[in-house]
Amino acid sequence: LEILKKRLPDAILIGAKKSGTRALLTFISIHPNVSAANPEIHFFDKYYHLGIDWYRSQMPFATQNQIVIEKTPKYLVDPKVAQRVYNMNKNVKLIVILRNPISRAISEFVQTQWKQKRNIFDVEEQARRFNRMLYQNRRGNLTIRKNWSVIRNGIYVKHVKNWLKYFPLESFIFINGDNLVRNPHQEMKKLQEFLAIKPIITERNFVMTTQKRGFPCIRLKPGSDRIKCLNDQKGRPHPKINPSVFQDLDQFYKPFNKEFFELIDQEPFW
Ligand SMILES: Nc1ncnc2c1ncn2[C@@H]1O[C@H](COP(=O)(O)OS(=O)(=O)O)[C@@H](OP(=O)(O)O)[C@H]1O
Repeated sequence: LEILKKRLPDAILIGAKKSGTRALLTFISIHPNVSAANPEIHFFDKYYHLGIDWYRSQMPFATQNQIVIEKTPKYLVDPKVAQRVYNMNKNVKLIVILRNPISRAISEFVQTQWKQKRNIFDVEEQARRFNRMLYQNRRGNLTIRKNWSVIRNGIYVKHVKNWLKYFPLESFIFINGDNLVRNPHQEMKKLQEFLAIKPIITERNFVMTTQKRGFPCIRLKPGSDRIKCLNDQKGRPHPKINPSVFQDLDQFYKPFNKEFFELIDQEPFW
């Protein structure tokens, strides 16, 4: 007989927002040794005052053989969170998934437009609106508005540095969100290794369906017809940013990206 209990998480998927956090959680959830909370809990950023027993009550039931995971992408960028997580459990495993910060920024921008119910299907109007929000006038020069959260959230080095004040590099895994779309099994192999669970999610679990605009879906078991895809809120159409704006963003992020990969001591993913 297996006893099911609610326990505090063994691993937390802390972000980055719009980098494929939902896809990663959905994929790892099919593993029998994982029990994942489905909604975003927002304990360390928003509901901390409700206390640790509340947090535990939000966790899914799990057996002793399961790793408990929750995901809240806000955790990566909220400066209060790292210390709070450390106070809960300094040995917790931290999962970070990152996507090229330029496509991440556009993805977050598109999400803000959907939330405001703007005319989301006019991608040209969206591109113009993105440009208007992106720049600021500094003494006659147009510069990138780096305090815009859409831009700031992608300065990964800044956020990860704050986490590294509390946790050693070995506490983290950095998953490549762009590659999770192209070669999901490669990223799942890394994640299963990091969580020290059997690598049972493999290439045979993934299906590329035409309905899902090239995004992979997962088979609950290899060979099974039962398939899980993300809903239509994921994989939204993006506005086409003009090349000069793209170049400005590329220049802007370049030094931060470089510093980030040096910090985590890995080859650049993008
Ligand atoms: N398999 C699969 N199916 C659908 N979508 C996928 C998948 N893998 C990665 N992605 C990308 O995930 C992007 C959304 O990221 P998040 O889930 O982290 O967003 S959120 O922060 O939780 O709102 C989402 O961004 P948009 O394309 O801008 O919608 C997708 O590009």
